Amino acid sequence: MKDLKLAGDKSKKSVIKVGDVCLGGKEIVLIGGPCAVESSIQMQKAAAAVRRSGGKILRGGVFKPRTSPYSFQGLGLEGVNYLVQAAREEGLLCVTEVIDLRSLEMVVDKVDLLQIGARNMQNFELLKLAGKVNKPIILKRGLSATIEEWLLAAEYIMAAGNSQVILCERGIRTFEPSTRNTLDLSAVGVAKELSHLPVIVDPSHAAGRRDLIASLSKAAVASGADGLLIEMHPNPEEAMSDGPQSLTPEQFMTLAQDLELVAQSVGRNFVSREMRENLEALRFEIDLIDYTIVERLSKRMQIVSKIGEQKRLDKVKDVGRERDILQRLVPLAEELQLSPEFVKRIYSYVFEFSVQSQIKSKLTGDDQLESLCPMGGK
Ligand SMILES: C=C(O[C@@H]1C=C(C(=O)O)C=C[C@H]1O)C(=O)O
Repeated sequence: MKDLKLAGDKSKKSVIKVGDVCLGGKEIVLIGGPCAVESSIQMQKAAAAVRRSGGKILRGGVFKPRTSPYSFQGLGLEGVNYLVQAAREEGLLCVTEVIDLRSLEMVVDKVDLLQIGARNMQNFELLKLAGKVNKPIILKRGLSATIEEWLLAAEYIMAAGNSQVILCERGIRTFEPSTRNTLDLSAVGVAKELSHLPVIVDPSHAAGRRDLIASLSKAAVASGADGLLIEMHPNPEEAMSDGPQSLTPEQFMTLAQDLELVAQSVGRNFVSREMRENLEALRFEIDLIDYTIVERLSKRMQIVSKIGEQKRLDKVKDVGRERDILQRLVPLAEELQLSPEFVKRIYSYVFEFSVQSQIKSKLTGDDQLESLCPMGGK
């Protein structure tokens, strides 16, 4: 795409640093909070749940571009103050949506990131204004925007001077009525292929229903998203907007714990803080490591068996090769502060088992194996 001069620069990968949070790095960044800021106490409760879940950024809308003119339009400046205060008290960053010059000017020096919503993705004057500020911009994909149009919207912001753009997939309009929008997870990979910008996912606006948020969030992380923007309300039943798609704080925290596991399984980091401290969390980590150990051992045994096919029965055991392997692994163990004795013992068993299995596959029937191999090999 020739017009993606800045957003499509393949020579880089943008990691956007805000405070001590990096978007686009190894860590999955969790952003949570209500659709609309309603009160100080509501924001305090939301911020506490975000922090306890390992989230880094508190969200909350104060200028709401609502579908109906009669819906709640947001608290404006009063709401920004609730948002900022709650975030600061919990050590979080905060983000809010801007809709025009006036709203941008009102919040730009107060919040840490700005959001441009789906309905304004092609509000080119607003994009140019966002290009003039020194704050990261979360740019949501428009309801019916192609990925190219979305990236060109990012290009507008960048061409105007602000390179700190974070793309946010939030579902697109399709013929399917069972969800509010259709979450386009392939957009994560495509946007990452075409640009160097971080890509996050908002499953809440995509689904429009609370029951799908957890699975979509996990899928988003698995598909390569750099972060999640999730709606959470201390009391969704009484939310002034988007209640049906908002998680409760408890649901949000449970999801965060699951995300830790998904993130690790795709080579990313996410630390749900409460989890880190308890026994269950540590056991989760061990479970993951064990899974990898067994998976790699299985792969190793497949190779051992291929090697076995190339050998004569009386030449299966190769003491020299076993010694070479240990000569590499013992210093590695020392370097990693792992007992060399532990490694030697494990490998003596690995070698023994490998040799046995090679012999076993060369023979027909276990009786012959028993006579050649004292350990049995069953
Ligand atoms: C796989 C082989 O066969 C045996 C098993 C080994 C292993 O498990 O690494 C090493 C040497 C042999 O005793 C081999 O020769 O490489």
